[in-house]
Amino acid sequence: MKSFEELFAELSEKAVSRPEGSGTVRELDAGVHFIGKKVLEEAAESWMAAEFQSDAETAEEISQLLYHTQVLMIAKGLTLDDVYRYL
Ligand SMILES: N=c1c2ncn([C@@H]3O[C@H](COP(=O)(O)OP(=O)(O)OP(=O)(O)O)[C@@H](O)[C@H]3O)c2ncn1[C@@H]1O[C@H](COP(=O)(O)O)[C@@H](O)[C@H]1O
Repeated sequence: MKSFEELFAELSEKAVSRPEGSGTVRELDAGVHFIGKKVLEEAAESWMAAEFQSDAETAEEISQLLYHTQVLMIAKGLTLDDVYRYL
């Protein structure tokens, strides 16, 4: 299990070291338009899971939404603080 901050640190490191087989690196290379569609897809799946599926399935979809949101942040060069300042 990892926290939001720990995942962001892991993904940021992978964006720099670019390890073989990383889905994050693949997604970053695909670009903001591709990542944006993943965010939208996972947001819709989170919504549908919340309405029609179990709590566990909803939590899993939300975790994927958070993951793709972090990839979008990294693609744009945004830090956690850039976002936290608006919370
Ligand atoms: N938390 C995630 C995570 N959540 C979702 N995904 C990816 O997001 C995609 C969508 O997942 P789904 O199961 O919903 O796929 P789907 O909607 O059924 O079908 P597709 O969207 O794949 O076509 C998958 O390709 C997953 O690989 C994630 N990929 C990685 N992580 C974390 O990111 C870390 C780094 O990953 P790598 O860069 O791959 O090493 C890992 O340690 C994980 O902790």
